[in-house]
Amino acid sequence: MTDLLTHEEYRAIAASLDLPQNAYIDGGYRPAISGATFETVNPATGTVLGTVAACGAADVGLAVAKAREAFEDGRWSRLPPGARKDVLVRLAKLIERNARELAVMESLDSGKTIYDCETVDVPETAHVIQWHGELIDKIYDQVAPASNDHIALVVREPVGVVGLVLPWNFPLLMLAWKIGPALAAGCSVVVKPAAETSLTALRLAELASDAGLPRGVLNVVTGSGAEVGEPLGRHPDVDMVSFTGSTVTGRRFLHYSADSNLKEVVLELGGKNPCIVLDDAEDLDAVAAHVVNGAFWNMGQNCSAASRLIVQTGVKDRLLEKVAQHAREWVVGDPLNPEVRVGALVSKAHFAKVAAYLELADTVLMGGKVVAEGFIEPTIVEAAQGSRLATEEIFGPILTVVPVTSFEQAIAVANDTDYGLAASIFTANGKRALRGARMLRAGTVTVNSFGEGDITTPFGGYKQSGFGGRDNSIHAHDQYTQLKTIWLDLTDTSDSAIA
Ligand SMILES: NC(=O)C1=CN([C@@H]2O[C@H](COP(=O)(O)OP(=O)(O)OC[C@H]3O[C@@H](n4cnc5c(N)ncnc54)[C@H](O)[C@@H]3O)[C@@H](O)[C@H]2O)C=CC1
Ligand code: BAL
Repeated sequence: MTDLLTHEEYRAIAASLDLPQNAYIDGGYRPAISGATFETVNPATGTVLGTVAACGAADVGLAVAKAREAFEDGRWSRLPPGARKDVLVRLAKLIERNARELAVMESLDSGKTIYDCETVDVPETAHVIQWHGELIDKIYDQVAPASNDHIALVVREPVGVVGLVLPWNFPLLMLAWKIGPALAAGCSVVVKPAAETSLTALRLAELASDAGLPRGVLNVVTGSGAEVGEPLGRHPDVDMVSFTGSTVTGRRFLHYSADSNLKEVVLELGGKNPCIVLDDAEDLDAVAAHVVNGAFWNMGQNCSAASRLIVQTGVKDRLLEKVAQHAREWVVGDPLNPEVRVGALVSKAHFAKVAAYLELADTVLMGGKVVAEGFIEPTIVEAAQGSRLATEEIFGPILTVVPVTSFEQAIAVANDTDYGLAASIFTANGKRALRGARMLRAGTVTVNSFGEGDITTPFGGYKQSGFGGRDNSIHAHDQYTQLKTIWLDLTDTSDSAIA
């Protein structure tokens, strides 16, 4: 594990960082064509960290044109897979070498804890890019079972120019989830980071050039959803968009596609993920640790957060006592303090949205208070199924408890949502665990643990949590490639063959 520094040492690094300011297009930093900028704020202190290029449709157009040029001349798309692998593996090494700088930058820009940035976000970013790089020279095309007179090849080709629209909750890691397979496949990409958290994507693009990625292959266009996200979604020369964020905005990309060039769209959206604990669950202390991690990790700003605890009444009181015990250990405070587990919510606006949910709670079992502007303590509330607290994605450190009396009721309550991203079930009964896992309508179900799987397992949602594909695993490559059939007719029509 990474050796963490002291709070003071992290503050010193933060003060000395050189923060990127400009978009990254065609292998170099450049200001917005209009010259406009916006301020990026440290949500933990409210202070302005710096300014960033406020790009618009013209910048999107330029980035797409450069990405297209790179794609068509084959400087990346037609390199042998092994050559693409070498560059991606070098990029992963450069991320590791610059891990501390990236971790501090990520923490400052997003309010995420330095602990998480150092131990999860940055190392996982490197790992994901390396994994996809190493995968790409090990995937074979297929030969279809055609007749002896024909050879039918089924080959995968990169989809082309890809738009990647990112959220602010895991700025680097979601970038890696998307550029890892997209670049490995040979696509050229235009990344649109969330306006709240642009800095690390820019720095990573620079590292990619240092690793040998040809210019134009990875472009980062900074700015708002309306000024950058929409033009990218509507661009007629973008072949595909992969988006992670809210269901409301994800839905817009389907309209953009329908109104423009029918580009493919993959959406990884929100969740109101159930965590079921049955009366026979063993080792309640371990269960409680999973519940707390699932609900409060990254301040609950996680699409797969276990935000609904559906607990059988026989175990409810004992479990909640242990959950509260564990939650109290999660120190709230300055994200740059390595002891802190609960940092700042990403922005003033998001903080206000989450704080408003506290007002809806009639039964607060733990916490329930704003600690300071931007900071909310881990909170546990009880609410009836169907209430706003039990159905809406809060995206903050608020765990909603819904008591149930049976396994069947637990599954019914868990599935009573428009979302279907992740779910977990805790029980010592193996048959029930498997039956529950089959019955839960979610893209990932964990048994006796909370998690998202890992890089080897597909991640994405059922119902309104996802559309069109999966991130992670070899299946992520399906998003960024398309199948081509090459049919070779070898019928011998020479005179001797006919005779
Ligand atoms: N599934 C997930 O991982 C995430 C879910 N959310 C949910 O969404 C809620 C709202 O957060 P937002 O930051 O507003 O999410 P959002 O879905 O609006 O933002 C995600 C990305 O889409 C872009 N975008 C926004 N409006 C756009 C538009 N009209 N056209 C094209 N692109 C656009 C944003 O700039 C950002 O890059 C959160 O409270 C949370 O519930 C937010 C972030 C991540
Ligand atoms: N937890 C990774 C995906 C997301 O929250 O957006």
